[in-house]
Amino acid sequence: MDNNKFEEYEAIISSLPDLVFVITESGRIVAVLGGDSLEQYHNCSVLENFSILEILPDEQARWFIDKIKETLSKNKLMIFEYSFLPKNMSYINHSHGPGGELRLEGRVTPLKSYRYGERAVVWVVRNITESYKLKQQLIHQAETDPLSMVYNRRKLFKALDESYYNFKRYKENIVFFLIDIDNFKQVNDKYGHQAGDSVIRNIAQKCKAELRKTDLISRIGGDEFGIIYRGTTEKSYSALSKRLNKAAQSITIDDKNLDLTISISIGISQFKESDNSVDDIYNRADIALYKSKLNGKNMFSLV
Ligand SMILES: Nc1nc2c(ncn2[C@@H]2O[C@H](COP(=O)(O)OP(=O)(O)OP(=O)(O)O)[C@@H](O)[C@H]2O)c(=O)[nH]1
Repeated sequence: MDNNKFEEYEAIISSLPDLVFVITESGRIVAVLGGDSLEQYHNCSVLENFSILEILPDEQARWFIDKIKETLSKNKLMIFEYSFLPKNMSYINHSHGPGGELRLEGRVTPLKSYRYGERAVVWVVRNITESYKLKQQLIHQAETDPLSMVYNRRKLFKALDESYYNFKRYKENIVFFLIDIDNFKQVNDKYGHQAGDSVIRNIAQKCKAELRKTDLISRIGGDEFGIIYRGTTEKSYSALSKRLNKAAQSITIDDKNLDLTISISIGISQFKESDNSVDDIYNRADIALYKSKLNGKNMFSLV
């Protein structure tokens, strides 16, 4: 390459915010370029000639080597997104540079020529922590019901679609609960809309407390909630329904006991082989809920 071109490339790299590594297939760091902003990156120039295996915990180092091998075998630009804890990295000066967990994007390009007798890649690191956090926040907002702070209707239907796929593909046992607060209009009429809102919040949080992390609760709208309950037997979902019915009855408003007991009705539908869509499952739960209302409320029914 002529000197002018070389100078231009050097200037481009040093003016880019990104941190650039040249790494061989076995993990040897051959060169470190750019990444001068200490707000975004640590000074990694000290890592030249170390192996990734010497500077990172074994599992993480192996992940990087796997991605390098993947890029070399595909022989094209590959983009990987990953979380990274600088405190896990040896030899760098931890007192300068960003703290906490970072979200990074690696743009990895295979090199044609060898380095130290090995195939090698250019790994360009971009710190995307801020935009990632913002994206996570937006996703959270788009999927959360602002009153009850559980998931909203949009997330429920997305999760129902995923659950339906898992059920068809992996034969997972899944049950859908449709919940409606009993005589909720009376709560609003007697205690006001704000008290009604507080009951909605309480029901959501009490139901959520009865679930595992793998289950999902959502407020569908008004006084209606949906629960996706996974990996369950008839015994366990009956037991859960009883606990939900009981939890609703313990609700108070502003620590004052209500002279009107809150209760919920529940309709349950188990995912079945004969179901052709999420609608079939939802409609059965709706029929079951109607049955609970018809038979006196404060109970659960299965269809
Ligand atoms: N406080 C409050 N009330 C709401 C909200 N959304 C809907 N509602 C009220 O919830 C009530 C829903 O009543 P329904 O479910 O139709 O009837 P119900 O009185 O609960 O009677 P059953 O369902 O038959 O037990 C209506 O009075 C709505 O105005 C909300 O966000 N906050």
